[in-house]
Amino acid sequence: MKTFAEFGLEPKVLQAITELGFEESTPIQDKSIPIAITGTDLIGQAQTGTGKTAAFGIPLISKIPVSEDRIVALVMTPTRELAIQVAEEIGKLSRYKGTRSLPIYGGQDIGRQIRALKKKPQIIIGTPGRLLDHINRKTIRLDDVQTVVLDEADEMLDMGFMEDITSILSMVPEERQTMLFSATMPPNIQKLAQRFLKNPEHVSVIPKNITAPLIDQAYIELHERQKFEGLSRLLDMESPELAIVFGRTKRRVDELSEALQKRGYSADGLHGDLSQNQRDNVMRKFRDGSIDVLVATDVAARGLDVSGVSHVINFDLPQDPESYVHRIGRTGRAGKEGTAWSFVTPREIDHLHFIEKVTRQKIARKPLPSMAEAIEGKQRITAERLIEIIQSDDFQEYKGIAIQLLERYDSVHLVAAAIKLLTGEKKDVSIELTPEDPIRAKKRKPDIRSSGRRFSGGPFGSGNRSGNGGRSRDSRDNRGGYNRDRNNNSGRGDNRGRNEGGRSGEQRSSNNGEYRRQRSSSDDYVNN
Ligand SMILES: Nc1ncnc2c1ncn2[C@@H]1O[C@H](COP(=O)(O)OP(=O)(O)OP(=O)(O)O)[C@@H](O)[C@H]1O
Ligand SMILES: [Mg+2]
Repeated sequence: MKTFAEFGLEPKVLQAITELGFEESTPIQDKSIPIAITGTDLIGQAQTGTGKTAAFGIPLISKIPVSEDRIVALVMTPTRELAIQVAEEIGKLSRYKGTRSLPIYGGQDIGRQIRALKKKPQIIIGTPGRLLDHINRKTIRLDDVQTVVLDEADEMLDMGFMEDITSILSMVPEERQTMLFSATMPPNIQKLAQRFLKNPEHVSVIPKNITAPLIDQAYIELHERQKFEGLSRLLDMESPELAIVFGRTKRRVDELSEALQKRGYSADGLHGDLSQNQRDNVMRKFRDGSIDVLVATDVAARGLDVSGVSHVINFDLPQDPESYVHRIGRTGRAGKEGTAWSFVTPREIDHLHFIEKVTRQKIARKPLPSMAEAIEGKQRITAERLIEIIQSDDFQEYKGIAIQLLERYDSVHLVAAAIKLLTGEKKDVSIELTPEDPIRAKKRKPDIRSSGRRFSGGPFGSGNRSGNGGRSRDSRDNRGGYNRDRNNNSGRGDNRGRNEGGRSGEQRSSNNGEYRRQRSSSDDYVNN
């Protein structure tokens, strides 16, 4: 681990890094930054939440002169949320240097994007579909691009962006630096790298376990119909700072977030059938803590970085081990600890074992929290809140009434009554969720081709995707619906018509390839 000063970065960049609170570089940054600054092509692989964004962001910012008035760097991300997130991090890193960056993604008013492009951003961070749209309209020119970053490359390929990436790269000068970052390195990523990178340096920080070490993992075996009660007990027992609850389908997410709200939790749902505006709102509420439970389909699993996520709960098991890794990787980020729980129905136990096998770790079995544990958890949290107030010393104006009450009642009785009041009785509303089918264990043949590739191929090199006929319909469709921001003249056969309710209507207004003009709450912006 190094301090950032050791990379020889300019003072303005260093100052921004310090203000972000980064003291030492993470291993992937340690290895990538010196190489990336020299302009060499790079393949970077490291676990979730280990700072890959800054690993390419810092060198990008360092290399671009402030006086530059052309688009010289292009970052491609699979989803809109990621484009925004990466743009924000790059924006913060370039706060003092004044490097100008702009996120470009579907679902946002193209006219506004065009206006923002006139402010001459140097770095564009975009999703492939919308980028192509701008390229075709000639509102973005890539003739001067010197550096391309493919972030979350595994996810981009999974979503079928290969064709788009290829056409975008064909418009970027051959003489360029290309960097590819991914948490996993399955064979299709290696192919992509072979095709578009020139003598790349491989930088990988592959730990013994694929999942981040600071995540405590457990599962609870229960029946489908016990899941909701199990979830509310778990939330009460653990009282997460922020929790992400993953559901298998959009319907599940809708029903579950509504049910949680009815029971008095501050929860909201995120999936691909919501409008861009709704999605931005939910994410904002979650980031600022006005909701503390985010219920989501797999769309929220990739790359999203929300600090303070203490718990991930798989209400439904994910279809494949890789989604498991990405989902639980939403906690235990940036050196913090996190807890991941998975609900497993009896018929899914084999599937859980399969996840354990591929991720090479055991997931501990724990019992369903009892009612008593749930109540105790709530009481504990209430007591902690009381103690915090005592320590903050910010209650002077309540002292008068306290003294009056103490003259009339026993102190233990008083405190007990106060705790009862604060803990809040659970609202007794009956909840019906539509059952989901269990996930079946896949009978995947041991992958002979990749058995020797375990390490070079990365944690998922051994057969995770090969021979895998497909993810669960829902997870794929959700992600497709959520993320794609393509125009419609090159739709992908495999997703067509499979999305519940069709391809998510939010992305295109009709059949003319136009995007629905939607105002997004997260403005286009040029960071400067
Ligand atoms: N050197 C550092 N010291 C402390 N925090 C850091 C450092 N580098 C990055 N971070 C913070 O760590 C968090 C995770 O970083 P980032 O989102 O880049 O991870 P990632 O490796 O891209 O994860 P994923 O695979 O999930 O996309 C961010 O909040 C980031 O600001
Ligand atoms: Mg990332």
